[in-house]
Amino acid sequence: MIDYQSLRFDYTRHADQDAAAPARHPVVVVGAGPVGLTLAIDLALRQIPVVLLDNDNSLSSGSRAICFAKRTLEVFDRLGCGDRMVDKGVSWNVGKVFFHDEQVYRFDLLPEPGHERPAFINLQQYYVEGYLVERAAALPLIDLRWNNKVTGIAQGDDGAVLTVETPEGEYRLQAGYVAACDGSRSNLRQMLGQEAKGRVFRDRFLIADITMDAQLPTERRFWFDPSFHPGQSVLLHKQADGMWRVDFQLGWDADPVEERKPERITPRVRALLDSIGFEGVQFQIGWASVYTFACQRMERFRHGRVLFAGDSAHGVSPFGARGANSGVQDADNLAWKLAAVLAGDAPDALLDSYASEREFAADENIRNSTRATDFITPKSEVSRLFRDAVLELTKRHAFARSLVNSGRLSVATVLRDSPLNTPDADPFAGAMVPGAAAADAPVRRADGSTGWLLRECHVARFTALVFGTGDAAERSLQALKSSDLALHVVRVEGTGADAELATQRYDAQPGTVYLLRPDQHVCARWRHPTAAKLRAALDHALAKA
Ligand SMILES: O=C(O)CCc1cccc(O)c1
Repeated sequence: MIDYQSLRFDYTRHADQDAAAPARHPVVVVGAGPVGLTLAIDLALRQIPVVLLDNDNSLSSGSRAICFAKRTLEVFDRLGCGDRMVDKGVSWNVGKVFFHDEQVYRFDLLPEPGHERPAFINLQQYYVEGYLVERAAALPLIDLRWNNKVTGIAQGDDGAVLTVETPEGEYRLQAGYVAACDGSRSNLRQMLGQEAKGRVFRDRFLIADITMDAQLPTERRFWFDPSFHPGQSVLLHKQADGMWRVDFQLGWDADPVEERKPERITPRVRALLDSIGFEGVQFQIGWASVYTFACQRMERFRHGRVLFAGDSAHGVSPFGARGANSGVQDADNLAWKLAAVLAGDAPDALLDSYASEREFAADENIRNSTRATDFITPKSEVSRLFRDAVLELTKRHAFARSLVNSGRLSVATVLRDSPLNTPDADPFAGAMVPGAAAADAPVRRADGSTGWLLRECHVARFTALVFGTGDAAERSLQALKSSDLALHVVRVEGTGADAELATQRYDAQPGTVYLLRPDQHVCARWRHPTAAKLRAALDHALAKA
C-alpha cells in the first residue's frame, strides 16, 4: 500500500530553464492541490497542454478536507478517477444531530434512489491528491513540475510572465492564462496586490485524526453541548483506513499551543469514546491542529489573464464541507471555458462568466457557512438561549428542525442568473432549471445495457439530452441534425421503471431536449427545439451572443 503522506516527488530540470527567452504555454496552473490537479486534468482531456507548478514536492499531509460531495465525485468520474476515490473512501448519506447526549434528529442527504454516487464520501485529502496526481501522470499533456515556486508575475495584454524559483535557480515562463490554485495564502493573490475580505470568527477548534478499531455506521455525528465536552460542539466523521476525524470546539480563549499536546487531546477523545459506548477502545492520535477560520473571498476572481480558483479565491469554515468541494466546482467551471477560448471556439469574454458564476457560488457558500457558524458559535447569551430552545423543540416538533444548523452540506450551486443561460420559453417543473447541475439517473442504452445518465454525457463537449420516442422525439433529433452543431446526443427513452426516473427528474415529455454545458450544467431546454434555437443557445452559452 502506498503511503501517500510520505511520498516525495522528484524535481527535474526542464528545458524551459535553459531557454534563451521565456517559453510560452497556453495555460500555467499554479498549485497541485485538489483544485489545480482537477483543472489540469480537465484541460488535458480537452487537448490543452498544461504546465502545473507546485512549490513543494509532496501531497498534503495530515488533516485537511475529508468530505467529498456527490457533485465532486461526478466531476472526478468525468476525469476518469471517481471509482478509485469511491472505492477507497467511506460513503455516507445520513447525519445525526445530538443536543446534550440525546439524538434530536437525523437527516438523509440522498433519500431518493437512482443515483450512482452517494451524497458524500470521506477520504483523506492526501489520497484524493495522490489519485489525481496518478491520473495526471497518465496524461502526456500535463507537465507537472515539483519544487517550482512562483515568485513573480508581470501581466501583458496577451498573457503573463511568471518568475519561477527552483532548487537550481530561477527561470521565466510565459503563459496565455494563469490559474491561481495556490491556496488560502495565495502568493499570486499577494503579488497582484489583492486581498480576500470577509469575517474572521472568534473561536478555536481542535481537529484530531485518530485511528481506532471501532464499528459505527458511516454517518456524520454532530453534538451541541454534550456532557463529554460541555458548552461546546463536537463533530465526528469516519474516514478510510480506520481513521476518524474529530472536531472539538474550544472557544476563543483556548491556548492553541497547549491544546495541540497529546496530553490535552487524549482525555477529550477518551470522554467522547466513553460516551458513545467505546469505553475500552484504544486509539492513536495522528495529525492534530488547532485552527480558527474566516468566511471571505476576493472581490473579483479574474484579474486580466489570471483566474483565481479554490481557496486562493474564497474561504469558508469546515462546517458544510464547502471548501474543497467548491474549489473542484471552480475548476470544473473554468476548464471548459479556458479550452473553448484557447481553441478559438469562444471569445475571451467567456472567462468573465467564470468569475461571475463562481463569485455567485462563493457568496452562496459563504452565506451558508456563516449561518452555520453563527448557530454553532452563538455570539451572545440571547443567541445561545434561542439556539438551545430550537434544539430542545427539535426533539418533539419537526418544524424546528429547519432552524437547526450544524452545517448545510455542499451541493452544486444552481447558476440561476448566469449570463450563459437561455431563459425558458416553455413551461417546465422541477429542479433542472437553466443553471442547475444535471441530476443523475439510471438509463437504458440502445443496446439494452444499463448505465448512468451523467456517464453518458461527453467528457469535453456540450451534450444534448433527447427524451422519449415517437414523432416528437424524431422531430427534435431532426432539429439537432439540421443545426449542424458538434453536440454529443444522448437519447433518454424512458421505458422501464429505472429510465422513468430520468424523465421525472427532468420533467420531460417526448421530444424534450436539454442542452448541457461541458461541465454538465443545464444551459437551455425546450419542449420542441428548432435548429435556430439550438444554435442561438449554444452561441449564448459560449458568450458569443
Ligand atoms: O461535516 C461537515 O460539516 C464538514 C466536516 C469537515 C470538513 C473538513 C474539515 C473538518 O475538520 C471537518
